[in-house]
Amino acid sequence: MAGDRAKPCELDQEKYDADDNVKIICLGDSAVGKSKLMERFLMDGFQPRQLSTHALTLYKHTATVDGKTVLVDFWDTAGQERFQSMHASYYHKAHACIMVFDVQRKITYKNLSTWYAELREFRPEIPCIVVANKIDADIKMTQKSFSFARKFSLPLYFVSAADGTNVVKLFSDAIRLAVSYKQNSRDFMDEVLQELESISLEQKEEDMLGKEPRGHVESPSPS
Ligand SMILES: Nc1nc2c(ncn2[C@@H]2O[C@H](COP(=O)(O)OP(=O)(O)OP(=O)(O)O)[C@@H](O)[C@H]2O)c(=O)[nH]1
Ligand SMILES: [Mg+2]
Repeated sequence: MAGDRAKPCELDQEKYDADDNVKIICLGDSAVGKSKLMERFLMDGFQPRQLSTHALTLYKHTATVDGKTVLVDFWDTAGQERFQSMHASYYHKAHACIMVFDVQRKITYKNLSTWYAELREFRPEIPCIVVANKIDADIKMTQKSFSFARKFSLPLYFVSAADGTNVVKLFSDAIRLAVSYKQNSRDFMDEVLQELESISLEQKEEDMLGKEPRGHVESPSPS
């Protein structure tokens, strides 16, 4: 159910290898509105209370992309963890990233480069969307050119979790990007991991096959 705290069994990331499962992570400083954006998209609501995310929260969503059902896990954690550096498993197997800043706080825009560097360390090629949130508080900000997105050729969305502007578009596009990344993955690490998995599978098969005939040969023939 949406908003459920992550239970250990749900953190089994093997499921993201299945075709119909995608993982989308959310990055950005504390209080930029990551959790509020999720709330707006998944529940079409907004509670203006100040509640920082402490641990990991998984939001589950079912989407339809090109007629196919896709199970989406949105991963949300506290932005203040930046100072301790995010745990590697947060990035593990992620298929897309939503990276948020607050148009009212310049520092959150400046910090995007730190977030982006960390993201690329773990996931060099997943699609990443830059999100300018809270435009309801200062609509003039939509006229500003934010060079960070241009510099890295990333899409930039102006949104508001408070009034819902562009929120559905943002999440629908993120899901599409995640699915298409997964289908056409050119991520070097993914390729290496897949190759290693198939080698170890082949090895297991060979071992199994190798054992069977030996058993037959060694069994005493009835005389
Ligand atoms: N005006 C306005 N306020 C917003 C908007 N989105 C979020 N806020 C406010 O910003 C504050 C922080 O929002 P959160 O969603 O908790 O921020 P967060 O990024 O999840 O923060 P951490 O969990 O600490 O990392 C809350 O008080 C929200 O009410 C928005 O679009 N417009
Ligand atoms: Mg939060």
